[in-house]
Amino acid sequence: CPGIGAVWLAFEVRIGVFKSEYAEGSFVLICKISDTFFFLILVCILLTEWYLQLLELCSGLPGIGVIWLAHDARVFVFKAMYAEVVLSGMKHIDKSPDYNFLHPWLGTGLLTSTGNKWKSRRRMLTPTFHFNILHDFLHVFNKKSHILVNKLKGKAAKGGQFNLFQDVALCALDIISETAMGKDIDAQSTDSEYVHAVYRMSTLTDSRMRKPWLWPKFLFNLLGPGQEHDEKLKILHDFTNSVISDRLKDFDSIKSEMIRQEMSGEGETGLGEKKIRLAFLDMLIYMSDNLTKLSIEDIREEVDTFMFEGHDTTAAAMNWATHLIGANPEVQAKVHEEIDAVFGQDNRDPSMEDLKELKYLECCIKEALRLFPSVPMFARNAAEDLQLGEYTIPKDTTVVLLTTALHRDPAVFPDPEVFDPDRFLLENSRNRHPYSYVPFSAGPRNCIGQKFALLEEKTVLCHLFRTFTVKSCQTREELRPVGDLILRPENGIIIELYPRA
Ligand code: HEM
Repeated sequence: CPGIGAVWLAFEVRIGVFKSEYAEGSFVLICKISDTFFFLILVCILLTEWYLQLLELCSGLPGIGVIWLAHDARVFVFKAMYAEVVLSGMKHIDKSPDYNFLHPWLGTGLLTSTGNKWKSRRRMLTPTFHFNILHDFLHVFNKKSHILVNKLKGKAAKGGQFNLFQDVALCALDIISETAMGKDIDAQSTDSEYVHAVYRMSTLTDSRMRKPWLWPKFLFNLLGPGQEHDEKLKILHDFTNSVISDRLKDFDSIKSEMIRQEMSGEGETGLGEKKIRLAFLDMLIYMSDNLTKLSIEDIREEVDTFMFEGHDTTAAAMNWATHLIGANPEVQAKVHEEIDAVFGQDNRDPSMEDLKELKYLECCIKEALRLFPSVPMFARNAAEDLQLGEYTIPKDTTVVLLTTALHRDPAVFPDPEVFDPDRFLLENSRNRHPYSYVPFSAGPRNCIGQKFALLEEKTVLCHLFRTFTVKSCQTREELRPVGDLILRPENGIIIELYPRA
């Protein structure tokens, strides 16, 4: 070995160092091998606080580093110019093998598919996020926000601190269920097997990803929660299958014509009293052309993908934003002022036009996604050797975009830990490198749901801050972000609420 080597003892790695220049620092060793590749060897990757430690380590590195997980390298990238090389263009669009752990649940839907399948699905699904269709979902965002606010009024009346996280998460789950499947699961008011299965499945998948000894299915079954995983999977798939078959029965030429009109921009939009409410599922059925272009299985993997990708992400984002606004009274005062200027004494539901006016709230949402991006990292497979500045990344290496670190580059975001929504005012963001801020990823494989997500967040937060003054009861240190599939606060978001006059 060239003065350094690694031995695995069960799941723990021992790094042996026998060259004096490598023996700097007790935790991390940084060395250059063959002058082409920069190695960061993280000794304690499997510690529970690995995410926070990773961030700390990154702060001393030049925007790139490597971690070994068993015999697999993960190259971490967190500099705008490197992110651009990876994300722009069609070369490196395939996901890394880590995403295979999502296949049992999501199949190879839009998030997890590769190559030509991904290209044709993306082309097919892009029109389903047409402005007109999002416009029609606003009534769901408003309806579900009312339920949330009413629940919170009860908590505010009792007084004292409480954890907001789950209340907002259930609201987001209600929203995605009704918009994706056309099914009101009423998660905010009732307990359901499906809702439990959604949460449990995310946890089981995430913990398997980070435990190499559970990667083989037989070991997952033998040593891990493989059996519970399969039980939850059955609940999830049975539920979506039954929703799809009900919806297929209801699909008729009227819906078909409505969809055609909405996608072509001819359809009527707005909160009008429409008799028929469409869901993404209807659009998938329409696209399937009598199940010739998409099978029931194909439709299910896309519905499951929307359910997975479309609720935890927005739930986390709304929670982080609420904490940050509630922890900065001067910011909250501006949010209140803006909402009051738009609505005055009128207690109408926000319309698309109203939401467009809430520009400062939008800056707050964007700034919260900078500090706490819901998807803290995402990974691609290098389709060919990749040149990142002076570093050559070999073909088939997993390249991980570490957004949390990317968004803290002090050269782009001075005083990066400070919550400053003004960073996203047009005049302050106009000349920023386009790949320095990528909470929704970027390039051709970016988040297809980002407009939906921002609209949902704005609507729910508008209802929340219109009704309450929020006092955040945690310091930044107490939040302790945990980087699972989604970035969550370890102990939730603890707040006090005070009704506004
Ligand atoms: C704040 C909320 C959200 C954030 C921060 C977010 C972020 C992201 C990111 C970073 C990716 C790339 C993931 C990767 O490459 O592994 C992604 C992909 C995706 N997102 Fe979102 N997302 C959000 C909300 C949503 C919503 C509401 C939906 C659906 C209604 C959605 C659907 C998807 C899909 C289908 C993909 C895969 C796109 C593709 O590979 O072509 N997301 N999202």
